[in-house]
Amino acid sequence: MPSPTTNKPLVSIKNALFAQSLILSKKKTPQYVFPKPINFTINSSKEKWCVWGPSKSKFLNILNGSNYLILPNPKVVQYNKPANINDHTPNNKFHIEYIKFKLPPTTPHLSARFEYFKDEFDQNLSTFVKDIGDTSTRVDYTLSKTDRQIDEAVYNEIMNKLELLDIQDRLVMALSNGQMRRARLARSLLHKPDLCLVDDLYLGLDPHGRSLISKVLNWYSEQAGNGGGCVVTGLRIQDEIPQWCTHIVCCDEVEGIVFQGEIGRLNSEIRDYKTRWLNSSNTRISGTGIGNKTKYTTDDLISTHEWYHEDGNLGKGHETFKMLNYELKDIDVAYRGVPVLKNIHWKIAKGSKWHIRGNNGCGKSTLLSLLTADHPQSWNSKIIVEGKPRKTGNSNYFDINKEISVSSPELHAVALKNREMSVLTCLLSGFNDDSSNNFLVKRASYTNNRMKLIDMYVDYFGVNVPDIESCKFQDLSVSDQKLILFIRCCLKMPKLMILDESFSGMEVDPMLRCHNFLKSWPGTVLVVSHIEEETPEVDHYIRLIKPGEYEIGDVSHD
Ligand SMILES: Nc1ncnc2c1ncn2[C@@H]1O[C@H](COP(=O)(O)OP(=O)(O)OP(=O)(O)O)[C@@H](O)[C@H]1O
Repeated sequence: MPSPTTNKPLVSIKNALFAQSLILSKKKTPQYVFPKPINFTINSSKEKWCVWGPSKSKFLNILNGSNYLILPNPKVVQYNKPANINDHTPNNKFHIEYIKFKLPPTTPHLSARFEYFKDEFDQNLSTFVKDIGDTSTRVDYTLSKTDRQIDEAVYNEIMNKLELLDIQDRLVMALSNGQMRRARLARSLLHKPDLCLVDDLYLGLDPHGRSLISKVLNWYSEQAGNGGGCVVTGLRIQDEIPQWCTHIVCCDEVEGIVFQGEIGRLNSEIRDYKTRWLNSSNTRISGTGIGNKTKYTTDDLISTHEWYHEDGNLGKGHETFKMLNYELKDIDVAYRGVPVLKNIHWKIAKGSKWHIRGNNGCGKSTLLSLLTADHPQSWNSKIIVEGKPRKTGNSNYFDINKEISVSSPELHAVALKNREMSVLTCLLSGFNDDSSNNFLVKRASYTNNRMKLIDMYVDYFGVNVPDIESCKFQDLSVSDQKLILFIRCCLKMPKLMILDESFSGMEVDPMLRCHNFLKSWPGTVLVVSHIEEETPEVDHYIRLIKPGEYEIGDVSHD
């Protein structure tokens, strides 16, 4: 029997204004999310929407029905459960899954990832995706927290499509970033949402991972009415819009909804908007070269680095001395007998800049964790630091990390766990001698020299925060958080800077400012990124292909 709701639109927003809170602005109006009332309709589950433009995440929040107050009244927004050919229960609730890919979900101590013994109730991938309870490495039962029935056939199909079936017994904490992203999508789809909202579809994924996720979302929306549902993806202007998207809504701060409708009819609007956006970014970046009026030069910021010289920074020139910062000699790493890295021999010259390449799960984080001593095999005489083999007894975790700073998705998640942390505290913690993972700041950290250096960096990078002492790190936009973490990396003038996905999720302007600054940075820089535009200029690359197979080469700047 057809459901009475069959002909109603799936989502309908009629002339609605959304407010972030009831606190009134100076003009005695609420703080609206978008300046004008919104009209928006998803007519059927078969429509595949792309939410595009600078305010895409705000619009997805609106669709998710969370956080915002709706004016004139909540009824102007409606969700109608579509008829499902296999489901005749009339009162089934409309179910939304909202997947944000910006950060890893768990925030264990970074080194915990690479250790063999995990927390007692760490989950394996299968339990995580089924979302039914906790498992333990020490007992063979599952601590169930729901009576939800799992459709094993659908589970297998989704896991297979996302290439996760072979690793379903692996602990969630041991998953690489790319594997974790696919796992989170699998978990959400297994809840069979009527509306599946996915923000930042491609962040941190290699081309194969992007294609897997894109295909599975298309598959899910094709099943609408038969176990699947409507898919809405949030994409940045520079991202490629999947071929299967049928509709687009473009949102920005000024207009709210700039245009919306069937993609095929909006090609010229899309092109024009993209061109305008690119031109405005380029105009801001050109001129001073860093797109920001600042009293300071790059040299002012880097002159206290140990490898900085008045007659030109060490950067490339320094490599001619062939002095090695690190050498990894025939490194092997295996997890429970399964090799990840094999026979890696890698020489990293002082001041050299590298792109660490390779597909999700090939061992990039594992390789870097050997340098930062987050891996149990880090005390290994095959790791040679400035000519001296690293051994237990002659180096400790703190000494090793004195020279290193890191910005990574895991570290970003740790920062956000410190909910009350101010921007200033976050920056000051960059001076800590031990691991970048430590965000605690001692009173002794507040020295005049450090505060002065922070002021210089904040000014140089045009950090747009009125008061870094009172503003909380977590209240910044993701792009600003990334910028603060980047600056935090520079402050202790490390010999080695590890930038793991540091620019994904950053707006173009600050990203180019960082890239430009790195050209002069005298220290060694290792960059992990899957997207060319997010990769700063480097001289060399190492590409991990599979255990025992890797490539080292120079990057041409033509
Ligand atoms: N403690 C562990 N136990 C078992 N397997 C592990 C452990 N840590 C990592 N792995 C596995 O080792 C492989 C390499 O992981 P790693 O995080 O180094 O990859 P990656 O190249 O950094 O991936 P991504 O680009 O997705 O971040 C993955 O298959 C991962 O699941």
